[in-house]
Amino acid sequence: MPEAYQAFVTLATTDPYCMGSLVVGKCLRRHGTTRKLVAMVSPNISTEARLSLEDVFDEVIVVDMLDSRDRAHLFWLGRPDLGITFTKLHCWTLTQYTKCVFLDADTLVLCNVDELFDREELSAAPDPGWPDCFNSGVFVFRPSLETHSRLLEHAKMCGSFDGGDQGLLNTFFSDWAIKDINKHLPFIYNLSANAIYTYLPAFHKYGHQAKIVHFLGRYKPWHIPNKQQPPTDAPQWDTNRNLDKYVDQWWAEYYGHTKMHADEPQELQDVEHTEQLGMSEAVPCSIQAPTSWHSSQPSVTSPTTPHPHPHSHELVPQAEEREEKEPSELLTELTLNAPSSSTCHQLEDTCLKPDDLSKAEAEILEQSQFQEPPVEQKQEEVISGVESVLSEAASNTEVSNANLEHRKRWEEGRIDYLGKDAFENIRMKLDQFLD
Ligand SMILES: O=c1ccn([C@@H]2O[C@H](COP(=O)(O)OP(=O)(O)O[C@H]3O[C@H](CO)[C@@H](O)[C@H](O)[C@H]3O)[C@@H](O)[C@H]2O)c(=O)[nH]1
Ligand SMILES: [Mn+2]
Repeated sequence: MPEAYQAFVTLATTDPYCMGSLVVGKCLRRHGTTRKLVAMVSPNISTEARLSLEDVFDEVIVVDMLDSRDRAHLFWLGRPDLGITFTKLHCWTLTQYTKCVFLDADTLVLCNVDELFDREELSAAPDPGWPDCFNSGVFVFRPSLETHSRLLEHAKMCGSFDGGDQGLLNTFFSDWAIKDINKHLPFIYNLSANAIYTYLPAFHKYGHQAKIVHFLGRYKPWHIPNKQQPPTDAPQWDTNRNLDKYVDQWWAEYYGHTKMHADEPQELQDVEHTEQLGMSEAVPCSIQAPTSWHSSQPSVTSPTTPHPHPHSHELVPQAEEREEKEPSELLTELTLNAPSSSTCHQLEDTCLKPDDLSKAEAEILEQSQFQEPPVEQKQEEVISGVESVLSEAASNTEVSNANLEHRKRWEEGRIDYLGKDAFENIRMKLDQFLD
């Protein structure tokens, strides 16, 4: 099938996510993809954001926003914001292409990954949290209006077990886990950043083969404008040298200037990019595996809202004080060392409404708005959420201020591992509950 009919596709419904999409496009171009690049955007993104994407992508397509509004399931996921990811389903309408690879806006492509087009629908990598499910941050699919309608119908009838597209897609392509191993993409095509925490030895062994890194979770690279002097009142970013390398590379890509369109001869693009990056050779494919694990003190950062750069279409984070490092410096360092309307459709017929949430759940949701705990903390948070909800049901009283304060501290990462939050105490509470 001619390559002209194949495309990489990404999605952004907000300006910050546009920053991510921009990086996805820039990386793909820099690594010399021969496929088209498509960015799906919602009507609300700023003109500057759209223009910056148009510099890089072959097509910037405005799509309707689709929101599951399934707050109950999203609560369990710990990400009340992700109902909007149903918008992703519109990628099946891109029937001008015969085969596509979808990439979340929070992915970083480390080398040419055009070989993904050898795979069939629906190919994806395992989700690190539940490997019998695929992660929907990177997947191969075939656009089809019929599949699109069936997906929407499925969403309406069955909803999504996580409130986002991933739960929905996993129940739709339900034989993924067992039917065809060729549809299992190797994990290196969707290396979730949190896997660095959960299975570090494997990261040491195989991390250097990574082809696509996925910043899964609430904190994205664009939330980390200045790791060196983070504001003290912001949520925690658990620094990890391994992860930091990818974040630095993300910023280097973001600020890096790339010859944007594929119709230019490839050699020209390589030369220009190499010159701009101040490198004498093309950038190698992968980052070397880090040689040491370093568990550093957590630092704090604040999420930022981008605003347009006065002289270009590039979006620049609000905190201009981000450590100024030349893109060339960063990339060299890293590679050497390592159809539209503004309507928001809601598929709420079959979904739980906000009213279905108990007051305690609603409070927890409220408090967790901009806080992404580490994975293991998230699990405990869910347990604690259950605990709060159950205790409310039992006593029919308000969650106490002390509990709220405790929860707040927990969500901010100020966990009293040696005291109230010691594993023994959590186990005791669970035992009490289960008795
Ligand atoms: O406000 C938003 C939120 C998401 N997105 C897009 O949707 C993608 C998924 O959201 P993301 O924040 O990246 O989710 P993850 O942290 O990666 O969480 C997981 O869960 C999501 C919901 O099921 C899936 O979409 C993801 O692929 C899966 O990795 C993003 O990359 C964007 O492309 C937006 O455009 N605007
Ligand atoms: Mn993602």
